[in-house]
Amino acid sequence: MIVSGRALGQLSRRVVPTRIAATAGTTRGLADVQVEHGRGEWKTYGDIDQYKLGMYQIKCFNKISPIGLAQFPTGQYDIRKDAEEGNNAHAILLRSHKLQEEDVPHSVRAIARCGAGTNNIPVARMTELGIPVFNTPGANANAVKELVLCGMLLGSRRVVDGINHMKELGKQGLARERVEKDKSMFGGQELKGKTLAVIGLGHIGSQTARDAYALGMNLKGYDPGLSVQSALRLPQALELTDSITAAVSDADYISLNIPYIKGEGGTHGVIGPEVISHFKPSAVLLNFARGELVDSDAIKQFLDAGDGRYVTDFPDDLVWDHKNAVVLPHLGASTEEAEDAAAAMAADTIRDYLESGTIKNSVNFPATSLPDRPDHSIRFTVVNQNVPGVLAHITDAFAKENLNIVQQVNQSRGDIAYNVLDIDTTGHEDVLCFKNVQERITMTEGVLSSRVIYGAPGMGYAKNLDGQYFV
Ligand SMILES: NC(=O)C1=CN([C@@H]2O[C@H](COP(=O)(O)OP(=O)(O)OC[C@H]3O[C@@H](n4cnc5c(N)ncnc54)[C@H](O)[C@@H]3O)[C@@H](O)[C@H]2O)C=CC1
Ligand SMILES: O=C(O)C(=O)COP(=O)(O)O
Repeated sequence: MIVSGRALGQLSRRVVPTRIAATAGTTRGLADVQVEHGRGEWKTYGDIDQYKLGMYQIKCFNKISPIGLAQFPTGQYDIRKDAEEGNNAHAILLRSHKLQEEDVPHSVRAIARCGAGTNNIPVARMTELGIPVFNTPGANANAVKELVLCGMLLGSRRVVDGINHMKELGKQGLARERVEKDKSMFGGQELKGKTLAVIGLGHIGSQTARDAYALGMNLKGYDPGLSVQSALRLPQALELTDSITAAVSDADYISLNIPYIKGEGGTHGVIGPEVISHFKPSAVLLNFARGELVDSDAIKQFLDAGDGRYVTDFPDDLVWDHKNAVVLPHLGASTEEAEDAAAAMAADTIRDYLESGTIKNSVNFPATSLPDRPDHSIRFTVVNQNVPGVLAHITDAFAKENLNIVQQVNQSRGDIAYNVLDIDTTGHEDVLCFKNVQERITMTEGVLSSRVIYGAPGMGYAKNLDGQYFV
């Protein structure tokens, strides 16, 4: 059923309680129990143009791989590919779109980045709003690594200049005549035996180091947060340093593979005048991470001064046409394989969160792997500020309704706490009404949102927005 915004608005003013009948088979152990849940004033969620009751709505920014989108079962998920639509979205999927707070309707429970970097998402604000942000670690790493290897060759062999020269000669009909004479303008060097410094040894950096070793390169690396998983991928011969400058000082190639983090203690301009002053004059800097990591003035001065090179996957207003720069249009993750893998992983992550409350690969919420919901129970989740006393209020609210908690998980990360409670339905033969208890819990100070993960997809979400109740 499709309900237009106007129709829904009319419904909502009457605050119609929705009775969700459990269907045997899909709702294990609850075949004869009904869950009553108030839908409430949807008009407060902003411009409602279209909403398919009983379906999760996913709003996409950027073109998302159809293979990934196929992870969402049709009939349960309504995919809005046009960014102008999806005003009632339950989740957002995106790639590099620079997400604004206005792009995120109040109905959104989760955001997934089909990719690694989340600097295009206002993550801190989403945390304040109680919205988990997910990414897809490693899903596109092979694609980026392959382009970094290509970048090293572009930096060592003047391939781009050579191609452009051949085009010019071809236009003039001089290619055959001049090629052997002119090729001396485009001489280069080999990678074998040279030193590569990798800054950031995560999914991309560690794979780059491993493959560069196979090409016969010497390796240095810097990563104060090196994970065990990535460390296991590194060649034993890689020399770990304790600073960026120590890593770059005698390197022929420098690959930057770290996240861009704004603000104090972040990574804005980490490759600035001081670090660049330690570069060899002939060093090749490979930036397949983010443009903002490299100080444009400083890299331009470096390129002007010698025969060093800069190969980057990001626009740069100062060096885009520099003879010693190769600038690509953010192609690192643009392979079929990476696009499919990242979108599929993001879709799985969103489904896990929406359908069971599981949190995996979030950049702002605590990882929460959940046991199955026991038979004869309903799952209730609460997102709250990580302050003392909230959990006691939640359990107290259930006790007051004579509802028994059969299983409970409580996790926290920074300012956020996440509670999952499975509530016993035994003995509630007919209708179990969560409406009051959900309102009481959601309006507890410090609580941001709550969900009843049971019944029709998309239903059962309530939000405490500055002391106002939205369901
Ligand atoms: N060009 C493209 O299309 C793509 C670019 N990227 C960029 O590459 C970055 C890295 O991606 P992954 O390797 O998948 O991420 P990752 O999270 O697996 O690895 C990042 C590593 O950098 C380390 N790190 C963080 N700050 C550091 C610092 N200041 N100095 C040294 N090491 C530091 C971390 O400890 C971590 O091990 C992403 O954040 C994104 O910005 C990622 C995918 C595609
Ligand atoms: O995964 C990342 O961080 C990327 O930069 C890839 O961006 P894209 O998905 O190609 O817009």
